Amino acid sequence: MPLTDPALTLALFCRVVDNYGDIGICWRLARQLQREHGIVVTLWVDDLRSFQRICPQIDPAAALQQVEGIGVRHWAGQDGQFAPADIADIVIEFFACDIPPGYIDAMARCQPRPVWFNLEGLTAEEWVEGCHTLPSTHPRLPLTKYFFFPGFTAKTGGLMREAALDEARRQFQQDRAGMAAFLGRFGVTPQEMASTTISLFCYPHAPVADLFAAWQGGAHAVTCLVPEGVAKEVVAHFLEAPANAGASRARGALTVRVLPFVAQPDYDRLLWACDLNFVRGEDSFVRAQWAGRPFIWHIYPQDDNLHHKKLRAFLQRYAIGRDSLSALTLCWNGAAAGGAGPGALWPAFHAAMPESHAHAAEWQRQMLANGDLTSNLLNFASSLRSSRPG
Ligand SMILES: Cc1cn([C@H]2C[C@H](O)[C@@H](COP(=O)(O)OP(=O)(O)O[C@H]3O[C@@H](C)[C@H](O)[C@@H](O)[C@H]3O)O2)c(=O)[nH]c1=O
Repeated sequence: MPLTDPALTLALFCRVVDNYGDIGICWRLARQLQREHGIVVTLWVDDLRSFQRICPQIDPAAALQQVEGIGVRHWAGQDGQFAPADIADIVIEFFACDIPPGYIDAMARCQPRPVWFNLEGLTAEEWVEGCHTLPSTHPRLPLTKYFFFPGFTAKTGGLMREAALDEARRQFQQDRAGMAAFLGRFGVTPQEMASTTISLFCYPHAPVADLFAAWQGGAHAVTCLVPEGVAKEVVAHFLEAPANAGASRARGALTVRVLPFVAQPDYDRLLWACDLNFVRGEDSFVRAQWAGRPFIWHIYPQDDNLHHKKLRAFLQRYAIGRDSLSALTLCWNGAAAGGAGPGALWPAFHAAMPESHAHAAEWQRQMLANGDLTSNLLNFASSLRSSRPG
Protein backbone atom coordinates (compact mmCIF):
# COMPACT_ATOMS: atom_id res chain seq x y z
CA MET A 1 0.00 0.00 0.00
CA PRO A 2 1.58 3.36 -0.96
CA LEU A 3 1.98 5.88 1.83
CA THR A 4 -0.30 8.31 0.08
CA ASP A 5 -3.25 5.91 0.30
CA PRO A 6 -6.02 7.87 2.03
CA ALA A 7 -6.72 4.90 4.25
CA LEU A 8 -3.32 5.15 5.90
CA THR A 9 -3.72 6.25 9.52
CA LEU A 10 -1.27 7.82 11.93
CA ALA A 11 -1.45 8.50 15.67
CA LEU A 12 0.77 11.23 17.07
CA PHE A 13 1.19 11.42 20.84
CA CYS A 14 2.26 14.73 22.38
CA ARG A 15 2.91 15.63 25.99
CA VAL A 16 3.30 19.32 26.62
CA VAL A 17 6.38 19.53 28.81
CA ASP A 18 6.60 23.29 28.78
CA ASN A 19 5.35 26.30 26.83
CA TYR A 20 4.28 25.91 23.21
CA GLY A 21 7.03 24.13 21.32
CA ASP A 22 5.91 20.56 21.94
CA ILE A 23 2.40 21.12 20.67
CA GLY A 24 3.66 23.64 18.12
CA ILE A 25 5.81 21.02 16.43
CA CYS A 26 3.21 18.25 16.67
CA TRP A 27 0.44 20.44 15.27
CA ARG A 28 2.61 21.47 12.36
CA LEU A 29 3.55 17.82 11.68
CA ALA A 30 -0.08 16.65 11.94
CA ARG A 31 -1.27 19.25 9.43
CA GLN A 32 1.47 18.51 6.98
CA LEU A 33 0.84 14.75 7.14
CA GLN A 34 -2.83 15.32 6.46
CA ARG A 35 -2.61 18.08 3.84
CA GLU A 36 0.38 16.99 1.83
CA HIS A 37 0.30 13.23 2.23
CA GLY A 38 -3.42 12.51 2.67
CA ILE A 39 -2.89 10.64 5.93
CA VAL A 40 -5.69 10.32 8.47
CA VAL A 41 -4.12 11.77 11.61
CA THR A 42 -5.16 11.58 15.24
CA LEU A 43 -3.25 13.93 17.51
CA TRP A 44 -3.29 12.94 21.18
CA VAL A 45 -2.37 15.86 23.40
CA ASP A 46 -2.50 16.28 27.16
CA ASP A 47 -2.76 20.10 27.34
CA LEU A 48 -5.44 21.69 25.20
CA ARG A 49 -5.03 25.13 26.76
CA SER A 50 -1.47 25.53 25.50
CA PHE A 51 -2.69 24.19 22.17
CA GLN A 52 -5.40 26.85 22.01
CA ARG A 53 -2.82 29.65 22.20
CA ILE A 54 -1.22 28.69 18.91
CA CYS A 55 -4.47 27.43 17.35
CA PRO A 56 -7.47 29.47 18.52
CA GLN A 57 -10.05 27.01 17.07
CA ILE A 58 -9.19 24.42 19.74
CA ASP A 59 -11.91 23.83 22.34
CA PRO A 60 -10.02 23.15 25.59
CA ALA A 61 -13.00 21.22 27.02
CA ALA A 62 -13.51 18.76 24.15
CA ALA A 63 -12.40 15.15 24.61
CA LEU A 64 -12.44 14.68 20.83
CA GLN A 65 -12.65 17.33 18.12
CA GLN A 66 -11.93 17.69 14.45
CA VAL A 67 -9.76 20.73 13.62
CA GLU A 68 -8.45 21.46 10.13
CA GLY A 69 -9.03 17.84 9.19
CA ILE A 70 -7.12 16.45 12.18
CA GLY A 71 -8.78 14.36 14.92
CA VAL A 72 -7.62 15.94 18.17
CA ARG A 73 -8.01 13.80 21.29
CA HIS A 74 -7.48 15.04 24.78
CA TRP A 75 -4.95 12.62 26.26
CA ALA A 76 -6.18 12.60 29.82
CA GLY A 77 -4.29 9.64 31.25
CA GLN A 78 -2.40 6.46 30.66
CA ASP A 79 -5.39 4.18 31.15
CA GLY A 80 -7.68 2.66 28.65
CA GLN A 81 -8.07 -0.53 26.74
CA PHE A 82 -7.46 -0.58 23.03
CA ALA A 83 -8.24 -3.15 20.36
CA PRO A 84 -6.04 -3.73 17.30
CA ALA A 85 -8.73 -1.96 15.26
CA ASP A 86 -8.02 1.24 17.24
CA ILE A 87 -4.35 1.25 16.31
CA ALA A 88 -2.96 3.46 13.56
CA ASP A 89 -0.67 2.21 10.77
CA ILE A 90 2.04 4.59 11.97
CA VAL A 91 2.48 5.60 15.60
CA ILE A 92 4.68 8.51 16.63
CA GLU A 93 5.59 9.39 20.17
CA PHE A 94 7.04 12.84 20.39
CA PHE A 95 10.07 13.41 22.64
CA ALA A 96 9.83 9.94 24.19
CA CYS A 97 6.47 10.67 25.82
CA ASP A 98 5.42 7.23 27.06
CA ILE A 99 2.32 6.26 25.13
CA PRO A 100 -0.48 4.38 26.99
CA PRO A 101 0.52 0.80 27.91
CA GLY A 102 -2.86 -0.45 26.66
CA TYR A 103 -2.13 1.12 23.29
CA ILE A 104 1.27 -0.60 23.10
CA ASP A 105 -0.27 -3.96 24.01
CA ALA A 106 -2.80 -3.55 21.21
CA MET A 107 -0.01 -2.55 18.81
CA ALA A 108 1.64 -5.91 19.49
CA ARG A 109 -1.60 -7.69 18.60
CA CYS A 110 -1.94 -5.95 15.22
CA GLN A 111 -1.23 -7.79 12.01
CA PRO A 112 0.73 -6.27 10.39
CA ARG A 113 2.17 -4.32 13.28
CA PRO A 114 2.31 -0.54 13.04
CA VAL A 115 5.50 1.34 12.27
CA TRP A 116 6.52 2.96 15.56
CA PHE A 117 8.66 6.08 15.90
CA ASN A 118 10.10 8.13 18.67
CA LEU A 119 10.50 11.57 17.15
CA GLU A 120 13.35 13.25 18.97
CA GLY A 121 14.30 16.85 19.69
CA LEU A 122 16.49 18.91 17.39
CA THR A 123 20.18 19.22 18.08
CA ALA A 124 23.17 19.99 15.88
CA GLU A 125 25.44 17.59 17.80
CA GLU A 126 27.29 15.06 15.66
CA TRP A 127 26.19 11.93 17.55
CA VAL A 128 22.70 12.37 16.14
CA GLU A 129 23.81 11.08 12.74
CA GLY A 130 24.79 7.76 14.35
CA CYS A 131 21.48 7.36 16.17
CA HIS A 132 19.08 8.53 13.48
CA THR A 133 16.73 5.65 12.43
CA LEU A 134 18.23 3.20 14.96
CA PRO A 135 15.82 0.47 16.04
CA SER A 136 15.00 -0.39 19.64
CA THR A 137 13.34 -3.72 20.36
CA HIS A 138 10.60 -3.80 22.99
CA PRO A 139 11.80 -5.84 26.01
CA ARG A 140 8.59 -7.86 26.25
CA LEU A 141 6.55 -7.52 23.09
CA PRO A 142 7.27 -8.24 19.41
CA LEU A 143 7.58 -4.54 18.58
CA THR A 144 10.38 -2.34 17.30
CA LYS A 145 10.55 1.39 17.79
CA TYR A 146 12.71 3.58 15.53
CA PHE A 147 14.42 6.77 16.62
CA PHE A 148 13.96 9.61 14.20
CA PHE A 149 16.05 12.75 14.62
CA PRO A 150 15.50 16.10 13.00
CA GLY A 151 18.76 17.76 12.09
CA PHE A 152 20.90 19.93 9.88
CA THR A 153 22.62 17.34 7.69
CA ALA A 154 21.65 14.79 5.05
CA LYS A 155 22.33 12.00 7.56
CA THR A 156 19.45 13.18 9.79
CA GLY A 157 15.73 13.63 9.22
CA GLY A 158 16.17 17.30 8.24
CA LEU A 159 13.94 20.14 9.37
CA MET A 160 10.18 20.35 9.22
CA ARG A 161 8.98 22.46 6.31
CA GLU A 162 5.71 22.57 4.43
CA ALA A 163 5.93 22.21 0.63
CA ALA A 164 4.41 25.64 -0.03
CA LEU A 165 6.34 27.49 2.69
CA ASP A 166 9.21 28.86 0.66
CA GLU A 167 7.00 30.21 -2.10
CA ALA A 168 4.59 31.77 0.42
CA ARG A 169 7.51 33.45 2.19
CA ARG A 170 8.99 34.70 -1.05
CA GLN A 171 5.70 36.22 -2.18
CA PHE A 172 5.11 37.84 1.20
CA GLN A 173 8.59 39.35 1.36
CA GLN A 174 8.27 40.76 -2.17
CA ASP A 175 4.90 42.37 -1.44
CA ARG A 176 5.86 45.57 0.42
CA ALA A 177 2.26 46.75 0.67
CA GLY A 178 1.04 43.40 2.01
CA MET A 179 3.85 43.36 4.55
CA ALA A 180 3.00 46.90 5.64
CA ALA A 181 -0.66 45.94 5.98
CA PHE A 182 0.30 42.92 8.08
CA LEU A 183 2.50 44.94 10.45
CA GLY A 184 -0.08 47.73 10.42
CA ARG A 185 -2.52 45.33 12.10
CA PHE A 186 -0.30 45.57 15.15
CA GLY A 187 -0.07 49.35 15.01
CA VAL A 188 3.38 49.47 13.39
CA THR A 189 3.68 52.79 11.55
CA PRO A 190 5.41 53.36 8.17
CA GLN A 191 8.15 55.23 10.02
CA GLU A 192 8.72 52.24 12.31
CA MET A 193 8.75 49.93 9.30
CA ALA A 194 11.62 51.99 7.88
CA SER A 195 13.63 51.36 11.08
CA THR A 196 15.35 48.08 11.96
CA THR A 197 12.39 45.87 12.85
CA ILE A 198 13.06 43.13 15.38
CA SER A 199 10.78 40.43 16.80
CA LEU A 200 11.64 39.29 20.30
CA PHE A 201 10.71 35.83 21.60
CA CYS A 202 12.93 34.54 24.42
CA TYR A 203 12.90 32.92 27.85
CA PRO A 204 12.58 35.07 30.97
CA HIS A 205 16.31 34.91 31.83
CA ALA A 206 17.46 36.62 28.59
CA PRO A 207 19.38 39.87 29.24
CA VAL A 208 16.74 42.00 27.54
CA ALA A 209 17.19 45.15 29.67
CA ASP A 210 20.80 45.57 28.58
CA LEU A 211 19.87 45.26 24.91
CA PHE A 212 16.96 47.68 25.26
CA ALA A 213 19.35 50.22 26.78
CA ALA A 214 21.71 49.86 23.80
CA TRP A 215 18.87 50.17 21.29
CA GLN A 216 17.41 53.16 23.11
CA GLY A 217 20.74 54.98 23.20
CA GLY A 218 21.91 53.81 19.76
CA ALA A 219 22.41 55.77 16.56
CA HIS A 220 19.89 53.71 14.52
CA ALA A 221 16.15 53.55 15.00
CA VAL A 222 14.91 50.14 16.19
CA THR A 223 11.34 48.87 16.46
CA CYS A 224 11.00 45.86 18.72
CA LEU A 225 7.86 43.73 18.48
CA VAL A 226 7.30 41.56 21.55
CA PRO A 227 4.51 39.00 21.94
CA GLU A 228 2.47 39.51 25.09
CA GLY A 229 3.94 37.63 28.05
CA VAL A 230 7.53 37.69 26.76
CA ALA A 231 10.13 39.60 28.84
CA LYS A 232 7.15 40.99 30.74
CA GLU A 233 8.96 42.89 33.48
CA VAL A 234 11.56 44.54 31.26
CA VAL A 235 8.94 45.51 28.71
CA ALA A 236 6.62 46.93 31.40
CA HIS A 237 9.56 48.87 32.83
CA PHE A 238 10.35 50.34 29.43
CA LEU A 239 6.70 51.18 28.76
CA GLU A 240 6.11 52.40 32.32
CA ALA A 241 2.80 50.60 31.91
CA PRO A 242 1.57 46.97 31.92
CA ALA A 243 2.94 44.98 28.99
CA ASN A 244 -0.46 44.21 27.48
CA ALA A 245 -1.04 43.58 23.78
CA GLY A 246 -1.46 46.89 21.99
CA ALA A 247 0.80 48.84 24.38
CA SER A 248 3.70 50.74 22.85
CA ARG A 249 6.20 53.43 23.66
CA ALA A 250 9.10 55.18 21.96
CA ARG A 251 12.13 56.29 23.97
CA GLY A 252 15.31 57.46 22.33
CA ALA A 253 15.96 55.38 19.22
CA LEU A 254 13.82 52.47 20.44
CA THR A 255 10.11 51.81 19.97
CA VAL A 256 8.68 48.79 21.74
CA ARG A 257 5.31 47.37 20.74
CA VAL A 258 3.53 44.53 22.52
CA LEU A 259 1.78 42.17 20.11
CA PRO A 260 -0.93 39.65 20.90
CA PHE A 261 0.23 36.05 20.83
CA VAL A 262 -0.75 35.23 17.25
CA ALA A 263 -1.74 31.95 15.57
CA GLN A 264 1.15 29.96 14.06
CA PRO A 265 0.74 31.12 10.41
CA ASP A 266 0.84 34.77 11.52
CA TYR A 267 3.91 34.11 13.62
CA ASP A 268 5.64 32.96 10.41
CA ARG A 269 4.59 36.21 8.71
CA LEU A 270 5.99 38.18 11.61
CA LEU A 271 9.36 36.43 11.21
CA TRP A 272 9.27 37.06 7.45
CA ALA A 273 8.45 40.76 7.98
CA CYS A 274 11.20 41.58 10.49
CA ASP A 275 14.84 42.41 9.74
CA LEU A 276 16.02 40.35 12.70
CA ASN A 277 14.29 37.73 14.85
CA PHE A 278 15.07 36.64 18.37
CA VAL A 279 13.66 33.13 18.67
CA ARG A 280 13.79 30.32 21.20
CA GLY A 281 13.21 26.62 21.88
CA GLU A 282 12.86 24.50 18.79
CA ASP A 283 9.96 25.46 16.58
CA SER A 284 10.41 29.24 16.37
CA PHE A 285 14.15 28.55 15.94
CA VAL A 286 13.42 26.42 12.86
CA ARG A 287 10.87 28.86 11.52
CA ALA A 288 13.43 31.68 11.79
CA GLN A 289 15.75 29.63 9.59
CA TRP A 290 13.02 29.26 6.97
CA ALA A 291 12.39 33.02 7.16
CA GLY A 292 15.77 33.58 5.52
CA ARG A 293 16.53 36.48 7.86
CA PRO A 294 19.19 36.83 10.54
CA PHE A 295 18.19 35.47 13.95
CA ILE A 296 19.48 35.12 17.47
CA TRP A 297 18.57 31.86 19.21
CA HIS A 298 17.71 31.56 22.88
CA ILE A 299 18.10 27.87 23.56
CA TYR A 300 15.83 26.04 26.03
CA PRO A 301 17.80 25.79 29.29
CA GLN A 302 18.79 22.36 30.61
CA ASP A 303 20.47 21.09 33.77
CA ASP A 304 24.25 21.36 34.06
CA ASN A 305 24.33 23.80 31.14
CA LEU A 306 23.92 20.93 28.70
CA HIS A 307 22.21 23.44 26.41
CA HIS A 308 25.46 25.41 26.06
CA LYS A 309 27.02 22.37 24.40
CA LYS A 310 24.08 22.16 22.03
CA LEU A 311 24.26 25.86 21.33
CA ARG A 312 27.96 25.66 20.46
CA ALA A 313 27.30 22.66 18.22
CA PHE A 314 24.79 24.73 16.29
CA LEU A 315 27.06 27.77 16.08
CA GLN A 316 29.82 25.54 14.75
CA ARG A 317 27.59 24.72 11.83
CA TYR A 318 25.86 28.05 11.39
CA ALA A 319 28.21 30.78 12.46
CA ILE A 320 31.76 29.73 11.52
CA GLY A 321 33.71 32.95 10.91
CA ARG A 322 30.75 35.11 11.92
CA ASP A 323 32.19 36.50 15.08
CA SER A 324 29.62 39.17 15.90
CA LEU A 325 26.76 36.68 15.45
CA SER A 326 28.48 34.05 17.58
CA ALA A 327 29.42 36.55 20.26
CA LEU A 328 25.92 37.99 20.60
CA THR A 329 24.29 34.53 20.57
CA LEU A 330 26.64 33.16 23.25
CA CYS A 331 26.16 36.27 25.37
CA TRP A 332 22.36 36.17 24.96
CA ASN A 333 22.49 32.61 26.34
CA GLY A 334 24.87 33.32 29.20
CA ALA A 335 27.49 31.15 27.51
CA ALA A 336 30.10 33.77 26.67
CA ALA A 337 33.50 33.76 28.34
CA GLY A 338 33.84 37.55 28.54
CA GLY A 339 31.80 39.88 30.70
CA ALA A 340 30.33 42.10 27.96
CA GLY A 341 26.54 42.35 27.86
CA PRO A 342 24.54 42.12 24.61
CA GLY A 343 24.32 45.93 24.45
CA ALA A 344 28.08 46.22 24.03
CA LEU A 345 28.03 43.60 21.26
CA TRP A 346 25.10 45.13 19.39
CA PRO A 347 26.96 47.76 17.28
CA ALA A 348 29.26 45.15 15.71
CA PHE A 349 26.34 42.80 15.14
CA HIS A 350 24.25 45.58 13.61
CA ALA A 351 27.06 46.62 11.29
CA ALA A 352 27.35 43.02 10.02
CA MET A 353 23.61 42.58 9.43
CA PRO A 354 23.76 42.80 5.61
CA GLU A 355 26.24 39.89 5.56
CA SER A 356 24.16 38.03 8.16
CA HIS A 357 21.17 38.46 5.89
CA ALA A 358 22.98 36.99 2.89
CA HIS A 359 24.27 34.17 5.09
CA ALA A 360 20.75 33.37 6.35
CA ALA A 361 19.59 32.97 2.73
CA GLU A 362 22.55 30.73 1.91
CA TRP A 363 21.93 28.59 5.03
CA GLN A 364 18.32 28.22 4.02
CA ARG A 365 19.41 26.89 0.61
CA GLN A 366 21.66 24.35 2.33
CA MET A 367 18.86 23.20 4.63
CA LEU A 368 16.45 22.84 1.70
CA ALA A 369 18.81 20.29 0.18
CA ASN A 370 18.17 17.91 3.12
CA GLY A 371 14.49 17.53 2.20
CA ASP A 372 11.79 18.00 4.80
CA LEU A 373 11.37 16.06 8.01
CA THR A 374 7.82 14.87 7.32
CA SER A 375 8.58 13.47 3.87
CA ASN A 376 11.82 11.94 5.13
CA LEU A 377 9.95 10.24 7.96
CA LEU A 378 7.28 8.90 5.64
CA ASN A 379 9.85 7.63 3.16
CA PHE A 380 11.56 5.75 5.97
CA ALA A 381 8.21 4.39 7.21
CA SER A 382 7.44 3.29 3.68
CA SER A 383 10.74 1.41 3.42
CA LEU A 384 10.00 -0.36 6.72
CA ARG A 385 6.49 -1.25 5.66
CA SER A 386 7.58 -2.69 2.35
CA SER A 387 10.47 -4.69 3.82
CA ARG A 388 8.52 -6.45 6.53
CA PRO A 389 7.40 -10.04 6.08
CA GLY A 390 3.88 -10.84 4.90
C1 LIG B 1 5.47 34.06 19.86
C2 LIG B 1 4.55 33.08 19.18
C3 LIG B 1 4.90 31.76 19.04
N1 LIG B 1 4.07 30.89 18.41
C4 LIG B 1 4.43 29.48 18.28
C5 LIG B 1 5.62 29.18 17.42
C6 LIG B 1 6.02 27.82 17.97
O1 LIG B 1 5.21 26.82 17.35
C7 LIG B 1 5.67 27.92 19.44
C8 LIG B 1 6.89 28.20 20.30
O2 LIG B 1 7.69 27.05 20.38
P1 LIG B 1 9.26 27.09 20.55
O3 LIG B 1 9.78 28.11 19.68
O4 LIG B 1 9.78 25.71 20.36
O5 LIG B 1 9.53 27.61 22.03
P2 LIG B 1 8.86 27.22 23.46
O6 LIG B 1 9.76 27.60 24.51
O7 LIG B 1 7.49 27.81 23.53
O8 LIG B 1 8.69 25.68 23.41
C9 LIG B 1 9.52 24.61 23.68
O9 LIG B 1 10.84 24.55 23.51
C10 LIG B 1 11.29 23.18 23.44
C11 LIG B 1 12.73 23.12 23.10
C12 LIG B 1 10.95 22.44 24.69
O10 LIG B 1 11.22 21.09 24.52
C13 LIG B 1 9.48 22.51 24.95
O11 LIG B 1 9.16 21.88 26.17
C14 LIG B 1 8.99 23.91 24.88
O12 LIG B 1 9.36 24.62 25.99
O13 LIG B 1 4.74 28.98 19.57
C15 LIG B 1 2.86 31.30 17.89
O14 LIG B 1 2.12 30.51 17.30
N2 LIG B 1 2.50 32.61 18.06
C16 LIG B 1 3.29 33.52 18.68
O15 LIG B 1 2.88 34.70 18.80
